[in-house]
Amino acid sequence: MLDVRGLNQFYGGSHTLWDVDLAVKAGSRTCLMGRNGMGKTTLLRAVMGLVATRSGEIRYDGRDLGKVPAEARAGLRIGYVPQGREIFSQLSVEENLRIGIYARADKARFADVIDRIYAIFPVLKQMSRRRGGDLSGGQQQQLAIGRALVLDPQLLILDEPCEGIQPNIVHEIGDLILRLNQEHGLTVLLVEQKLPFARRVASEFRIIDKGRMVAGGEIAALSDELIRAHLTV
Ligand SMILES: Nc1ncnc2c1ncn2[C@@H]1O[C@H](COP(=O)(O)OP(=O)(O)OP(=O)(O)O)[C@@H](O)[C@H]1O
Repeated sequence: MLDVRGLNQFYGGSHTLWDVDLAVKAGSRTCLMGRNGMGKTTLLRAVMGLVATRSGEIRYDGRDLGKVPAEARAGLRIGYVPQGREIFSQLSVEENLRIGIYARADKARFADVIDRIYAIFPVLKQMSRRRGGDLSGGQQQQLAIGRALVLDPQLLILDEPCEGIQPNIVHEIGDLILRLNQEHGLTVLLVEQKLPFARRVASEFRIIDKGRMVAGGEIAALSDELIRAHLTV
């Protein structure tokens, strides 16, 4: 579904991603892992077209994303939940959900989408008129995921969805990701540092170390040796 090949990325003179390959299979839940500052967020942002890359290719459903004009990206059906969630704290929950639809020429197609999102996240319906900034961390994460679902994605990309969230809510976020994958058919690519969460939620793992992809496979193959070599601080 997503196929990254030979990606090189620089921030100014600093070479951040080195010949990175990443294949995400349709239907999988792929967890990108690695210590802080290794390039995980940069790789996700490169897939989303939010940082420039020097060389390499990013293909999605056979299309070269480097050739998709910015205005056509919203139609690609890739949902993105950035690190830190980036919800609009002064807007209501419902306005946060609707904001991705307002500017679209084909908004009639999305008439019932907010109701579908409320069916997945009943708490957002209860709080639809509250300001985004008044929600708890876990509710804000649900809102950020809900907002990413508005454009009916086939691939959902999440950057550290459990960061800053209470442990009992982390479990709920895990359940939600599993449900979106198994019941709604979404392919999931996530960055996650917490091992128990990754083991419970992911079907596949990839490890990035100093900007290079160094390991990957089915989640059951994530060994103590790999964890010691590339993940423990
Ligand atoms: N906008 C930027 N300009 C310059 N350097 C950056 C920028 N964003 C990230 N970097 C640097 O690029 C490297 C990779 O950062 P990135 O955020 O992709 O890592 P990460 O693996 O996601 O880390 P974390 O787990 O801390 O979020 C780091 O050294 C970081 O300091």
